[in-house]
Amino acid sequence: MSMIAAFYSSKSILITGATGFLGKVLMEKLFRTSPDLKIIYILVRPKAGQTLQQRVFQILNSKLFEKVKEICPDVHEKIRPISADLNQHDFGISKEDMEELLSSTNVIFHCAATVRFDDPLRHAVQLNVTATQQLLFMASQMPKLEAFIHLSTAFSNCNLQHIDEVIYPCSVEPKKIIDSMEWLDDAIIDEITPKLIGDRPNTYTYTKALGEIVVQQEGANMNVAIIRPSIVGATWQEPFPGWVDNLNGPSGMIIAAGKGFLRSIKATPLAIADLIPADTVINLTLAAGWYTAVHRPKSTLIYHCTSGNLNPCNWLKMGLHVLETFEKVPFEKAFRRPKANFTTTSFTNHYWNAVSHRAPAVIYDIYLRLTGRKPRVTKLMNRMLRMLSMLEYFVNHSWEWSTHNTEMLMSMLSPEDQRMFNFDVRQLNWLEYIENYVLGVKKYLLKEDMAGIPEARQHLKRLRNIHYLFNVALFLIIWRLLIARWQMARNIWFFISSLHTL
Ligand SMILES: CCCCCCCCCCCCCCCCCCCCCC(=O)SCCNC(=O)CCNC(=O)[C@H](O)C(C)(C)COP(=O)(O)OP(=O)(O)OC[C@H]1O[C@@H](n2cnc3c(N)ncnc32)[C@H](O)[C@@H]1OP(=O)(O)O
Ligand SMILES: NC(=O)C1=CN([C@@H]2O[C@H](COP(=O)(O)OP(=O)(O)OC[C@H]3O[C@@H](n4cnc5c(N)ncnc54)[C@H](OP(=O)(O)O)[C@@H]3O)[C@@H](O)[C@H]2O)C=CC1
Repeated sequence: MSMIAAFYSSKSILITGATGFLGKVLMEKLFRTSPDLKIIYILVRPKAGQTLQQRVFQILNSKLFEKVKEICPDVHEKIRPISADLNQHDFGISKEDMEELLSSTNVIFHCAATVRFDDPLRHAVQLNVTATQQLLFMASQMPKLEAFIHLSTAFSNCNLQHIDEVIYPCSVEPKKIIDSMEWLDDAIIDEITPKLIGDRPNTYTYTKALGEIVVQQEGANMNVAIIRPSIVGATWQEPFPGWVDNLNGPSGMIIAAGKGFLRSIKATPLAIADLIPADTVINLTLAAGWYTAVHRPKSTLIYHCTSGNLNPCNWLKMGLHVLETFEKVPFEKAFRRPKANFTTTSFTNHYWNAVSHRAPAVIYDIYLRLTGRKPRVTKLMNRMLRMLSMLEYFVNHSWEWSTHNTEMLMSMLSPEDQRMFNFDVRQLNWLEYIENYVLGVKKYLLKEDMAGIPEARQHLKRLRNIHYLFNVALFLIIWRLLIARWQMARNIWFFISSLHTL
C-alpha cells in the first residue's frame, strides 16, 4: 500500500488556486490515488459570469477528470467550493465557512498566485505576498493542521546563477513592502518598482521571493515546505500524457510557432531549457506534504522541482523537436508554414522581427482590408512580440538548481510510492515528451480534431506554393527595377541572354 496515498485518505485538504493549471492536476491526483479522502475545500471566486458551482462542474466534467469519475463516483460530494477572493481582507470568506475551515483542515496546498509577468507591483504583492501571509495566519489557528505546502517558483531567485534549496533575503523586508502598499499611491509605486525588483526581470519573480520569506517567518511554528518548480509544461504521464490548459510558458509559444506566427526567437540555443511536467510537480508536492506532516523536519524544507541538473535538454534540441513534430501533427489554418530559428544578437533579432513578423502581418492585413475584411494580424503579432519580449529573459540565461532535498525525499519513498508518485525526471525521454506536449496543445488547447490533419497538410502545401510564387514575383520585380536603373544589371542580363543564344 502506498504510504502517501494512505496518508491523504480520511484527510480534509484545503487548496487555493484549485481552478488553475497546477491546482487541477493536484486535485485530480488526490482523488485518483486517495479516493477515501474526507473532503477537499477549494477557495474559489466567481469568474467570467460563472458561479462557484458552475466552475467546479466544468472542471469535474473535463477530460482531465474522466478517470477520477470512474474511481471516485462521489467526487462531486467531496469537493466543497468556498467563495473567496484572495484580494480581500479575510479573503471575504463567510463566518460559517471560516469556522469549518479552521476546525477541520489537515493539510493546505497554497497554489494561488498571479503568474503574470507584467502585473503592477501592488497587485502582485497583494496576491503573492499579503494573501500568503493571511493564509498562514489562518493556518496558525487550525488545531488539526499537519502540513502547509507553498507553491513558489524556481525563478524566485533568478538574479542568482547557482541557487540552493534555501531562502535568500531581499533588500527590503516583506512586512515593510506590505505596509507601504497601503499608503503609497500607484504613481510612486510604479516609480520605485524597478529599484525594488533590482536585477530580477519582473514583479512576479520578486513577489514570489517575498512570499517565500513570509512563509519562513510566519510559518516558523508550523510544518511548512516550499516547492520551487521551474517552467511547468504539459503532463508527462498522468492522468494521460500531454494535458495542458493554459497559454503560459512554452504552451503559447508552441501555438505561435505551429500556426506560423513565431518565426524567430532571441535565445541562447545551448542554454538549458528547464522544463518540468505538471504531473511531476504535483507528485513531488504530494510527497512533500506527506513527508512534512509525518517526519516533521525541524526547519522549512525547500524542494527544487527542476530538470536541468538531472536530465538536461537545451533550447535548440527542444525547438528543433517542436518543429519536427509539426510535420507529423500540423496545426489547422496556419498563418504561415511553421519554420523558426534562434537569433543571438539584438541586431539580428530586430531584423527578423521586422522581416519575418511585422512585414508579413502588415501585408496580410492589407490583403484583408482589400478583400473587405477586418485587419487583425498586426494586433495578434504585436501581442505575440510582447509575450516574446517578456519570456526572453528566461531563454537567454541558465541556472543551476541544487536538488539535495528533492533527492533526499525520493530516497525516503517506498518503491510503491516511487512508482505512484514519480518525480524522477531522469526517466523522462524529452523527444517523446515534447511530441506529446505538441499533440496535447493541439487537442486540449486548440481543441483541434485529429481528423483535420490531412486538410491541415493541404493548407500548408498551399501556403508553400503561395510562398514560392511570392518569392518569384518579388525577385522579378526587384530584377526589373534593377535593370531599369542600373547599367551593371543590364550588362549581366545581356550576358546571360547571349549565353542562352550561343
Ligand atoms: C530551432 C528553433 C525553433 C524555435 C521553435 C520554438 C518553439 C517553442 C519553444 C518554446 C520556447 C518557450 C519559451 C518559454 C519560456 C517560459 C519561461 C517562463 C518561466 C517562468 C515560470 C514561472 O515560474 S511562472 C508561470 C508562467 N507564467 C507565465 O508564463 C506568464 C507569462 N504571461 C504573461 O505574463 C502575460 O500573458 C503577458 C506576456 C504579459 C501578456 O499579457 P497580455 O495582456 O498581452 O495577454 P494575455 O496573456 O492576457 O492574453 C490576452 C489574450 O490573448 C490570448 N493569447 C495569449 N497568447 C496567445 C497565443 N500564443 N495564441 C493565441 N492566443 C493567445 C489569451 O488567451 C487572451 O485571450 P482573451 O482575451 O480572449 O482571454
Ligand atoms: N505554471 C508555471 O509555469 C509555474 C507555476 N508556478 C507556481 O505554481 C502555482 C500555480 O501556478 P499555475 O497553476 O500555473 O497558475 P494559474 O494562473 O493557472 O492559476 C492561478 C490560480 O490562482 C487563483 N487566483 C488568482 N487570483 C486569485 C484571487 N484573487 N482569489 C482567489 N484565487 C485567485 C486563480 O483563480 P481563477 O481561476 O479564479 O483565476 C487560479 O486558480 C503558482 O503559485 C505559481 O507561482 C511556479 C513555477 C512555474
